[in-house]
Amino acid sequence: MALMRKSNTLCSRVLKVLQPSSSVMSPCGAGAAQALSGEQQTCGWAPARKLHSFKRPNLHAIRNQLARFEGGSVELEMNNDNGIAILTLNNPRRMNSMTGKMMVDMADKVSELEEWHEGKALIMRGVDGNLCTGGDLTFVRKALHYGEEMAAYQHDTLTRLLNLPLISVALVQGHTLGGGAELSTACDFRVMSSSAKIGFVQIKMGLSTAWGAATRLTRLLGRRKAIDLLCSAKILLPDAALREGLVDYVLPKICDDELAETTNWLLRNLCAYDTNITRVVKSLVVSAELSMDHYQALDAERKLFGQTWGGPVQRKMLDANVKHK
Ligand SMILES: CC[C@@H](C(=O)O)C(=O)SCCNC(=O)CCNC(=O)[C@H](O)C(C)(C)COP(=O)(O)OP(=O)(O)OC[C@H]1O[C@@H](n2cnc3c(N)ncnc32)[C@H](O)[C@@H]1OP(=O)(O)O
Repeated sequence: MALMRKSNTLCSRVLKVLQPSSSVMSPCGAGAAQALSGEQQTCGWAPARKLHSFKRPNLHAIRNQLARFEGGSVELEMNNDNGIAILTLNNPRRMNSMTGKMMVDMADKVSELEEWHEGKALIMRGVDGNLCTGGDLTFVRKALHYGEEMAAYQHDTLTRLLNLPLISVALVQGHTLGGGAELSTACDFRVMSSSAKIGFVQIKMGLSTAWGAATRLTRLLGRRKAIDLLCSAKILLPDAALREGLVDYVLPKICDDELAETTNWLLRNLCAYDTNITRVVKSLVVSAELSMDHYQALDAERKLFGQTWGGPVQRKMLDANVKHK
């Protein structure tokens, strides 16, 4: 019974992807609004799914504290024509390192993306040729008493980002260091500029990862490579990053517009088909990854499949007699 209840909850969360009024499937995602109620709740909070008794942090209170550390912004453009959104970190004087205010901005933009039903994909990038050099050290110095709270806030935002029904890509440009490298792991894919450098340098700063990258990197690359990258603090050039499997595509050396090239890469490779079905497939992968139980994931997969089977897109393709040459 308990298993069935759990399974139904997961399915209903995933199924919401297809419903225009949905705030989507992320357990945290339901979250931003709930979280802002400021109530202490028992955790349905994704990063701590195993810790059922974990108390949900009071994200509303943390948000108010973080907002006081000003500087920079995070901006969002959503293009309904091609279905691609651009999330831009903007703190160029400090190489797009993140202040508390930028963390709050980013959480708000992720909430907007959770409500965007026309979207297929998302590109995260920074202005002026760097993705991000981690925490803004001016902010870090003033917030040394506030590490766990900041981490909880970022975990919530970045988990919601990772779980969006959009295919997400980090555009790794210039210096992508510390927390910047962490942000890139909150996307499904990483596209790297031929002149960029990426490194998890936290250990050199006397820190472990603040924004959830140890968890995500281990899932992405496995235990051995995650330990290597996190404990060596090595800074990787594109060839090595590609070889390690950390990045998926290195942009050509001669490239006038790296954002446009990344957009084309996405459109060519991952966004060629129907928007709703692309969102469903992304959500299935999220549900499979989040699921504690193989049968729950299959249950969700079967129910969602049932909504695409016999639907207008399939019928159109059958009528068109498509040949996959
Ligand atoms: C809290 C999150 C935590 C985590 O994930 O766990 C971290 O992110 S820890 C890592 C924090 N980041 C750093 O330690 C980066 C420190 N900066 C550098 O190593 C260098 O600045 C650089 C990124 C290698 C660039 O070097 P260079 O090309 O020589 O340029 P400058 O050093 O002159 O930088 C230009 C300008 O930008 C400022 N800057 C860059 N990064 C940060 C930052 N993270 N916080 C604040 N300011 C930053 C730098 O200070 C320069 O400003 P001015 O001195 O005013 O010119």
